[in-house]
Parts: sequence; structure tokens; C-alpha cells
Amino acid sequence: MEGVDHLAFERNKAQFDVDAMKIVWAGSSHALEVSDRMSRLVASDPAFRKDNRAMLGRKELFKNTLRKAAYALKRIIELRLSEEEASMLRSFVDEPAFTDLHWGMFVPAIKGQGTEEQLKKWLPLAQKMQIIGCYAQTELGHGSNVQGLETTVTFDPKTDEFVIHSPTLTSSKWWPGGLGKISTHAVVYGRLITDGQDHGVHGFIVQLRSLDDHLPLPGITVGDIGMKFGNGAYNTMDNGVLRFDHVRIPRDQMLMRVSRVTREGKYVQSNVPRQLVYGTMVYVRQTIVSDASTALSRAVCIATRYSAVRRQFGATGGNPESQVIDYKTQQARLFPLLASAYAFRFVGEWLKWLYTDVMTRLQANDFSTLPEAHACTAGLKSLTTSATSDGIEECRKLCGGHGYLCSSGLPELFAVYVPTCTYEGDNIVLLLQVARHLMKTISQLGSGKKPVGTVAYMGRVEQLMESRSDVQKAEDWLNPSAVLGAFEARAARKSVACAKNLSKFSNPEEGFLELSNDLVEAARAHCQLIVVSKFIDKLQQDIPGKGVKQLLEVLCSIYALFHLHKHLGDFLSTGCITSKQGSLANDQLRSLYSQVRPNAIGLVDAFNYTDHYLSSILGRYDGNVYPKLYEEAWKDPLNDSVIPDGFQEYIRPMLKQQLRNARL
Ligand SMILES: CCCCCCCCCCCCCCCCCCCCCCCC(=O)SCCNC(=O)CCNC(=O)[C@H](O)C(C)(C)COP(=O)(O)OP(=O)(O)OC[C@H]1O[C@@H](n2cnc3c(N)ncnc32)[C@H](O)[C@@H]1OP(=O)(O)O
Ligand SMILES: Cc1cc2nc3c(=O)[nH]c(=O)nc-3n(C[C@H](O)[C@H](O)[C@H](O)COP(=O)(O)OP(=O)(O)OC[C@H]3O[C@@H](n4cnc5c(N)ncnc54)[C@H](O)[C@@H]3O)c2cc1C
Repeated sequence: MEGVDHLAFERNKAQFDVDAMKIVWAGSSHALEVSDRMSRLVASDPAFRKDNRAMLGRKELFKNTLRKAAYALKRIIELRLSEEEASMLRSFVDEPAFTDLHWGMFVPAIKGQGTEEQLKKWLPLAQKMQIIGCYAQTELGHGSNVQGLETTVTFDPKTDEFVIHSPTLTSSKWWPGGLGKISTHAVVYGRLITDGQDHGVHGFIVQLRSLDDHLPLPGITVGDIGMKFGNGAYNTMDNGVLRFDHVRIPRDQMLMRVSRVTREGKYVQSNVPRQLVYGTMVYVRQTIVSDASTALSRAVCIATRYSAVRRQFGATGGNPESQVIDYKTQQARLFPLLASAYAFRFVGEWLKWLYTDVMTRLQANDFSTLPEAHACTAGLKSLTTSATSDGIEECRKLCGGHGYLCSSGLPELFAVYVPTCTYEGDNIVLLLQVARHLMKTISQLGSGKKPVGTVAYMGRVEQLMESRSDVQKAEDWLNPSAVLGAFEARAARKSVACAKNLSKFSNPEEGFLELSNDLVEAARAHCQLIVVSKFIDKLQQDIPGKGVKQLLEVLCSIYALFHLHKHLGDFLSTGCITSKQGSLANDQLRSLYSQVRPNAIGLVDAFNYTDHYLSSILGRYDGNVYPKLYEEAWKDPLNDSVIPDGFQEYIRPMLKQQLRNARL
């Protein structure tokens, strides 16, 4: 029935102030007001329609994305939107586009690695979109191993230019988003060579296409790399291939904040660490963590609303069948994902703070927190994107057969989201970076250097190696210090075990390769500890609103105890807890799920997503699922005619032939 709220009875069960929770989720009343206004602006404008993407061919799909990008910019200018508003608008348009790489990587690369003069020259052009840029680092042969890139950038002192060249097939740039068809410029990463000497990988601003006719400039071969996973999905993006044949650029187009080449061809390093060349990746990894909570919450919102609508089995005495959300198995799969969405939101907030703090320090030439920023962004990017990808797929299964329909919104969400496990650093490669940081921290413990930040607990390693959990009854697991103690002990013990094993190798690099699986597990344990501890920290803040803080405490306990249960082998084998304490944690989890149950719909309503943004019949706010699914089926192009194209041509003759054969 149109206009009826089929989930009203669920909404009435909520025991907390949903509007207050919306503010906590958004980050502030101001952020909620902006996101609410921007999401409604997009939802009410037919130009941003997106329900037909899965049906469109690549060319039409891509053309549509270009139209939306140009229209979005027009609206941003007409409405004089602030950067915050524009950024929200972009996320509600909800379509990967070349603009993501322009604003998300090209502009930050110039900001982070350019000198004052370079910022003055290039930023206004980029910010007014008079040029469009992308981030061309990855090559056909190397993505993870940035030091292995093959593109050469050789200084020619005769002309005061760099000559960029792709010496092999594998040195072709491969993957950069926005490169394939649209970018006029790129920040290109290649090996800097002066006077025959290789100085490793550096970034350069390179014009690729003419600003007059958009044709590739001489010496440049460029195009799209082809269709990717899923219909619609990431195919709105023109990931590209690019080859250089001795292309010349002026010397001042090398990004020279970290190091520079003089007119005479001398290579000069500044006091800034070499790793700042990787700074754009740190920035984007940080944004990816916040985006993980958005993607996961979206899937969870769909699965939760549908689980309240869907009924199977259990009709007794004239009562309706049971809502599937009441099955304990459904709760045990769904509610940890709901808790994870909130956990990732808060760790994302914290990471943004950490990143801003590092940037402020860098301005003052304080580079001391760079390793911590690298390890946290790498580790949390890895942890949250893997969990979110798996979580979206779990939400699809939680919706049964209907979850497999494109109109559930889940297949496309998964297809768009899953490459986050690979781009901006393969998730295993990034966890190995965290492991290096942990091993270095442990190796420095004896030197009197006190570990700080997220590895501060390593300073108490001796105590953590001995500690025993004092949990005696299930409710004891609600105590944040019991949870933190167990997670710290597990993380410390796994890292120390790796460090001990590593010390048995005469060649540490060999040892690192041999033990890499254990190191990844240690890094994961450390990252889970960060998420748990930042959730607990969040709960130390003043959180207004009836029942809001109490529910967040429930979600925090679910996040922690679910992982304790899932990784029980870790906690038991490192001796941090006993098997009895493990089963008490599981008892407590069941009780926590019961506390979430009446509040489940309220908790997903607090995300404040419009139906346009969710783009899911199963996740509709009003829960009016069946009539809309039925209506939607008839919109499929296959149903435009009763007899499909191809039937007369192929099937009719086949049927006739078979009938003839039968009569013979
Ligand atoms: C008109 C007005 C309009 C206004 C409109 C406004 C609109 C606003 C809209 C906003 C839109 C914003 C959109 C944002 C969305 C962005 C979407 C982006 C989509 C992303 C697409 C994907 C892009 C990519 O994938 S780019 C390519 C990414 N590639 C990788 O990640 C490669 C991974 N590999 C590596 O990072 C490295 O090679 C690594 C780290 C694995 C190994 O490197 P290396 O071999 O050099 O290092 P090591 O020897 O291991 O270590 C040396 C040393 O360095 C330290 N270190 C390594 N990395 C870093 C680092 N990044 N930072 C700091 N330190 C680092 C390492 O720890 C070692 O330290 P030691 O102390 O020496 O041990
Ligand atoms: C959708 C999408 C968009 C992208 N956009 C851009 C872009 O805009 N600009 C850009 O420059 N790049 C972009 N990329 C490239 C992306 O950054 C790389 O694909 C990514 O960094 C992974 O590198 P790779 O492909 O070389 O993977 P590989 O390193 O080849 O990974 C293959 C396998 O090897 C394993 N492996 C690799 N090294 C190690 C190791 N040391 N130890 C253990 N296991 C290892 C990995 O875990 C993985 O299982 C994009 C990629 C995708 C999919």
C-alpha cells in the first residue's frame, strides 16, 4: 500500500532518541544538516537518476556519468556550495567518476608535493577545473612495488627539460582512473634520472591531451583498459592505459617539495622525508576508512529493514509467520555488521583527526608522527575495506534470493566497493607495512625509546605477556577494561611471538618473507585493537540523547566480543583468556543481540539515508517491498515484448525441428 509505513511498528519499538543518534552518526548537528540538505537535493533532481545503470551499455553509461559530472559542477557553482557541501553532494550522486581522481588525488598530490610556486601555478587551474587531472602511478607490470616502476624521466640539461619514456610494455601506465578518456593532465610517477644516475620514483605534472581538441599530445598513446567487474558499478570510470614516447616537459613540472633538479641538472634533496612522495596515498587511505562505514551502513540498512519485513515459518494460532530478524542466527550475522558500521565511523573520525594533526606538524617540519600515520592509515584501510566487502556480501545473503536482484541495490554496491581491497594498496601488502612498524617498535623497546600513539601499549609488553583476564561471569565482559586488556594482550603476544621467530633468522628480510603470514595476523590483531580502543574512547565523550550512549555501549561490546569469539583460537593459544572466559563472552553476545533487536530499525534509520541513495527496493524506508518488487520486474527491457527478440530466429526453428524429430 502506497503511503503506509510498513515498518512503523518496528520504529515504535526504539528505546532511544533516533534524532540524537543521527547527530552522533553524522559527527555534529551541522554535518547532519548539510548531509540531509545535500542528500535531498540530489534525490529530488531527476538528473541524478541512477536506477537504470545496470541496464546501460558501457558507452551510454559513461556518457551519463559525464553528463552528471558536468551538471553537478554547474549546480555547485549556481548554488555557491562550500567545499564541504560539494563533497557531500558528490558522495550522494553516488557514481564513481573521473572527478574523484581529480579532486581526490591529482589536487592533493600537487598540494602535498608541490613547491609554493607550483601551487600558485597549478592549483587555480585545477580548482576551477580548467584542467582535469588524474594520478598515474601504477603500471602494467608493477602496482604494489612502487620502487619497481619502470617509466623513466631523464633530465636533458641542453633544453632544461625532462624526457618521459615508457621503455617496455610493462612500463605502460595501467589503471589510473580518469586517464582513459577524460584527463587533460596527470601526476605521473617515474624514475628520475640525471646524468645517468637513477634517483628512484618521483612525481611530475604532465599534460596528456590538447586543451583545444582533446587529442593526445605528440608521443602519447592513451585509452581505456576495458570493462570491469559487474554491470554499471565501476564501469562509470575510465581507468586508463598510457604510454610515453620520449615526451618532453619543462623542468619546473617535477613536483619539487621533497627533492629538486637544478638548471645544471644537480639532484638536491630537501629536509623533507622521501616518503612524502607517497603522501597522497596516505591521504586517500584515510578517506577510504571513513567511506567504509558509509558503504557498510548502507548494506546493513538494506538487510535490516528487509529482515524486519521478511517472514518465514513459525505461523501459529492464526498469527503471522516470524520476521526473519527474530531468528538468532540472522541476528548473529547482522548485528555484528551493524556494530562494525558504527565502529568504522568512529575510527574514521579519529583517523581524520590523526591525519590533520600530522599535516599540521609537517607544516612545522615535525615529521615524527609520519610512521604512525602511515601504519594507521595502511592498517585501518586494509581492515575496514576487507570487513566491508565481506559484510556487503553477507548482507546480500541475509536478504535471501531477493538480495541477488539488482533492484536490491546490493550487487552493484558490492561490485563498486570490492576493488577498495586492492586499490590504494593491496590489503595484504598494507598489513605487511603495519607488521614492519610493529617489529620496528619491538626492536626499539630495549633502547629506551618509549612507544607512543597506537603502539603505546607495547611499552607495557612485559606486563601484557603475563596478564590474565579476571572475567568470571558473562557481564564482566561489558567492562571496557576487560575487553581492552584481552585485545592488548593478544596483539602484544602475537607481535612478540613474530619478533622472537624473526630473531632466529640471520637475514631479517628472509625471515620476514618466511613469517609473513604470522606477521599479517599480528598486524590484523593490532588493527582490531585500534578499532576497539577508539570505540571505547568515543564512549568517554559526553553523548546526549535518551538511550543513545547506552546503545552505543551495546554496539561497542558487540564489536569487541564478536571478534573475540571469531578469533577465539588467537585468544586461547596466546593464553590471554581461558576457554571458560571465551564461552562467557559468547553468552554475553547473545544477550547483547537481544538488546539491539527492538532498536535495530532505529539504529539504521539513524544513518539518515534517502531511498534514492540506498537505491534498493528491499531497503525502502516504508518497507513496502513486495508490490514494488513486483512492479519493478515489469520494467525490465525483456518484458517490453511478450515474445523476446531471438525467439523466432533461434528457438522457434529449434522447437519445430525437435517436434519433427519426435514424429519421425
Ligand atoms: C568549483 C568548485 C568545485 C568544488 C568541488 C569539490 C568537490 C570535492 C569532491 C571531493 C572528492 C574527493 C573524492 C575522494 C575519493 C578518492 C577516491 C579515490 C579512488 C582511489 C582510486 C585508487 C587510486 C590508486 O590505487 S593509486 C595507486 C595506489 N598504489 C599503492 O597504494 C601502492 C602500494 N605500495 C606502496 O604504497 C609502497 O610501495 C609500499 C609501502 C608497499 C612499499 O614501499 P617501499 O618499497 O618504498 O617501502 P619500504 O621499503 O617497505 O619502506 C620504506 C620506508 O618508508 C615507509 N613508508 C612506506 N610508505 C609510506 C607512506 N605512504 N608514508 C610514510 N612512510 C611510508 C616504510 O614504513 C619504511 O619506513 P622505515 O622506517 O624505513 O621502516
Ligand atoms: C578499480 C581500480 C582503480 C585503480 N585506480 C588507480 C589510479 O587511479 N591510479 C593508480 O596509479 N593506480 C590505480 N589502481 C591500481 C592499484 O593501486 C593497484 O592495482 C594496487 O596497488 C595493487 O597492485 P597490483 O595490481 O600490482 O597487485 P599485485 O601486487 O600484483 O598483487 C597480486 C597479489 O600479490 C600479492 N602480493 C604482492 N606483493 C606482495 C608481497 N610483498 N607480499 C605478499 N603478497 C604480495 C597481493 O597480496 C595479491 O594477492 C587501481 C586499481 C583498481 C583495481
